[in-house]
Amino acid sequence: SHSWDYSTQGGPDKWAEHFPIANGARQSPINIIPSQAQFDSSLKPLKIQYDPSRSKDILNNGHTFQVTFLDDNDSTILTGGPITGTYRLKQFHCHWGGSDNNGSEHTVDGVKYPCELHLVHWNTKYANFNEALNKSDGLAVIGVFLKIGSANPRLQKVLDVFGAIKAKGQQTTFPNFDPKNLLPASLNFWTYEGSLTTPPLYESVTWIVLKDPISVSSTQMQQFRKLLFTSAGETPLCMCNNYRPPQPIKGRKVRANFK
Ligand SMILES: NS(=O)(=O)c1c(F)cccc1F
Ligand SMILES: [Zn+2]
Repeated sequence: SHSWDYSTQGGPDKWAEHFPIANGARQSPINIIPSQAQFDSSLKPLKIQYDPSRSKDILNNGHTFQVTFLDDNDSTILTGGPITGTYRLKQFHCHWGGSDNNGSEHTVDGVKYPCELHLVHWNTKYANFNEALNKSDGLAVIGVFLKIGSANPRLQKVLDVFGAIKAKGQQTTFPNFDPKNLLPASLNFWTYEGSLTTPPLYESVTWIVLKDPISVSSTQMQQFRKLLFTSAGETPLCMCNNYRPPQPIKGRKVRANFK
């Protein structure tokens, strides 16, 4: 599979060369304009049932860090909201900037947050995550914005192991972590049909972007930026600005489950 990155040479503006769907009709992320979102009373509340014992390990994959979950049963699932059926949590990861002024993938009225958390779930009508990856109803991703404020002690549990996954390809066990603790109090959300925000950019994601952010301190954001895009022994490149900018809405409707 072709190597891609977030640099000028191989970054988002170049992805269409090897992944032509980059210019597709339902690409992500997007700029969310709350005044143009349509309140939909038929949207059900999000039902998030996570079993912390299913968290497995944390990996630096050269693009972000990723916490991966055991997904061989229905103990860690997402139902309700805009989706039908049951989706299992596979992994969560983040995208962030080189400073506190940028970093999120989705924006709200053009506002960029310093970081965005993605909780990636796959539709159990398919055999597994890889089968679901390129199906139009294959994935459901919950997006959570991080806003600069007080330090986030739940997030700190993740940051504390970054020393063990500094370089690309490094991973370590990460047991008993409950990602429910990374969600804001309100589960008010916007939803729209989109795509993976990294190659292969499959148009297989029902996006569920929470309106309320969680907090992160500036010091904690500095810890994200100590991760490396590069493998051990290579010239170190700080892992930051690993976000795709908003893509054309192309007539899509964004719905809200709140007024
Ligand atoms: N960023 S994202 O949440 O769209 C995403 C996925 F859903 C799945 C795999 C990689 C990835 F980056
Ligand atoms: Zn993501």
